[in-house]
Amino acid sequence: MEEKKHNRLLFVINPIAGDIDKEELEEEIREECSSHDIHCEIYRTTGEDDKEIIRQKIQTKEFDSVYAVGGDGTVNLVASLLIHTDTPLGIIPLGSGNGLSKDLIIPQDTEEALELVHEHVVRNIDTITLNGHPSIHLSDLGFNALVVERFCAGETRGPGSYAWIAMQEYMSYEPKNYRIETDAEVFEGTAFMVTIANANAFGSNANINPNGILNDGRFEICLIEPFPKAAGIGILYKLYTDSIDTSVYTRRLSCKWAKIYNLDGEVMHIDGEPIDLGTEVTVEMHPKSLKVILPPTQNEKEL
Ligand SMILES: Nc1ncnc2c1ncn2[C@@H]1O[C@H](COP(=O)(O)OP(=O)(O)OP(=O)(O)O)[C@@H](O)[C@H]1O
Repeated sequence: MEEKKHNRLLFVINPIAGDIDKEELEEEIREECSSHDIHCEIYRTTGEDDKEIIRQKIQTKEFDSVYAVGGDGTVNLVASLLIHTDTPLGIIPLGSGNGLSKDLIIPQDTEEALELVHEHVVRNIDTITLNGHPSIHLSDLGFNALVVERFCAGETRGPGSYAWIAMQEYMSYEPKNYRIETDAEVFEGTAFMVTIANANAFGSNANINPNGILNDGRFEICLIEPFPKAAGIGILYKLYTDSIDTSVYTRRLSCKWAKIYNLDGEVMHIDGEPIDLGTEVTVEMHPKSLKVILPPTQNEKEL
């Protein structure tokens, strides 16, 4: 059990994440904190210069913990400022998918997640960087990255629009060419998608890396290799039943370091945010580099 009480909290709220109105929650946070003598500051993201503004807040005021209120993009934004510091990251999941919070078994109910302010444990998890950009959850190149790109460019958020875009793109998507060098092996060939996994499942609950452990000092590169379109349903079933590693169309490279040659210049994303990293992507592991706030029941469990 974490003994130190957190009395000075920063909440970074993304007002558009998950297409959910957060004004009531803001009120709740203020009331909850003031009734327990906790100083809290709320910063609402604007989508512009947020990182610099939050960085300055973190540097000038000594917060005991910083809560990301939104989806995986908001979590990534806040986490990237807390890596290699003593300040833990809290998550109030309010995005479209909330993948990392689900992998960490953080309550998906907002009020329950807010209870972590009072009672929690702090654990260290690994993070990885892609050409220096932190990834805490899942990043990928290929089909899913294309869907993420279209989703982010669209007007509507939420899981429904993600599924709709995926269905539209699926039939015409052609696998792309990659060369992947890791500390243990080399892969060269085509893939439907290449996921660089620090964690396990996408926010949609599709589990691309069922055996991944968030604090083992390793990450996985999960490949879905080319498959006949008719096999798509079977792959989807395996993704949603934690059994994707049993598919003949998948391959998993477990590593501490990797270089990915994105030979066709395919699109990619980091934790759900599209990014262009060029044709060579170096992936590095930073073991136990981020402190996270978890429910007290998570004290003994394997992450
Ligand atoms: N006020 C704002 N207006 C418009 N965009 C914003 C604003 N604040 C943050 N953003 C953008 O929101 C994105 C991050 O959203 P986030 O990932 O947290 O939610 P989500 O996409 O709904 O959920 P998930 O990632 O779980 O699917 C970033 O691209 C960021 O630039």
